[in-house]
Amino acid sequence: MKLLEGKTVLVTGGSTGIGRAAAIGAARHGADVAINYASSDDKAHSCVAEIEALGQRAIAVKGDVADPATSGEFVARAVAAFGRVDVLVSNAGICPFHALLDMPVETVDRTFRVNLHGAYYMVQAAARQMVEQGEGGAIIAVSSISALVGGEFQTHYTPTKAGVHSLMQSAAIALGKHGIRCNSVLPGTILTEINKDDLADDAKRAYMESRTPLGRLGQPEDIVGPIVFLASDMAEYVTGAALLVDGGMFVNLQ
Ligand SMILES: NC(=O)C1=CN([C@@H]2O[C@H](COP(=O)(O)OP(=O)(O)OC[C@H]3O[C@@H](n4cnc5c(N)ncnc54)[C@H](O)[C@@H]3O)[C@@H](O)[C@H]2O)C=CC1
Ligand SMILES: C[C@H](O)[C@@H]1OC(=O)[C@H](O)[C@@H]1O
Repeated sequence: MKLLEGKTVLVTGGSTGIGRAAAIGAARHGADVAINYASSDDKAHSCVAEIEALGQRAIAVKGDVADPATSGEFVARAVAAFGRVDVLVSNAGICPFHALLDMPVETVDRTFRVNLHGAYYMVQAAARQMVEQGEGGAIIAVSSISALVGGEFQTHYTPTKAGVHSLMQSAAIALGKHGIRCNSVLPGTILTEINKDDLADDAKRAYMESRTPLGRLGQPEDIVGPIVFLASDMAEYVTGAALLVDGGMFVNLQ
């Protein structure tokens, strides 16, 4: 069953990892897809090609989500290509692991700007378009298990993920009257570019695996079903919710 037939789905940070899997997953469910991407033209174009091979339409729009101008341009390009916006997956993010005591100001600033400010601008731009269309919509933010628990080398990152989750809660209230649902997914540890270096440490990787009751770390595709569900009419009474997708890592105290 295709859950997103006829819908236009926008994904930020859509050329790699979870965003790419979500973009392709949405296309498999019948959506036309616009991806925002930061840098690699090749990866963005290959994502577009993969979606087109599925018989759906796709565009890639380059832009830094931390720049407030990027969000308006992304939405405008999607509307020009597909006529409307039904779903936003706010996914772009960075996690430059670093210790607290000597954390550079620039690293804190950039992480906040990309992960939290970027999500805010994108949510606002997509919501404006959805309100103008007058037919509701769905916004899914990729938050994290890190919204709920800390990380020694993530003191600048975990607050952004808690912030993104909080943004979805407040946006759910602000946008409910327009029929726009806002939810977050909270992935556990998923094997992507963002943690390739961190998990190259065999001991760290084995530890993270040992904390996961389902016995393995996640793949980007593990996040697709939850995102598609929240984007779809199957979740029509779900808003302001947070869905942990972590193989059970969060509840595994002992
Ligand atoms: N991999 C993991 O274990 C987890 C990841 N997440 C979140 O998932 C999201 C996606 O990350 P992954 O797929 O894991 O890693 P990734 O590194 O493959 O994806 C992040 C994407 O965001 C893009 N991006 C970074 N800065 C950007 C900017 N300024 N403007 C536009 N795009 C930008 C990157 O180019 C990349 O495509 C992030 O928000 C991350 O915090 C959440 C929980 C766990
Ligand atoms: C980058 C981390 O490995 C990843 O990101 C998160 O949000 C979680 O903390 C994961 O472990």
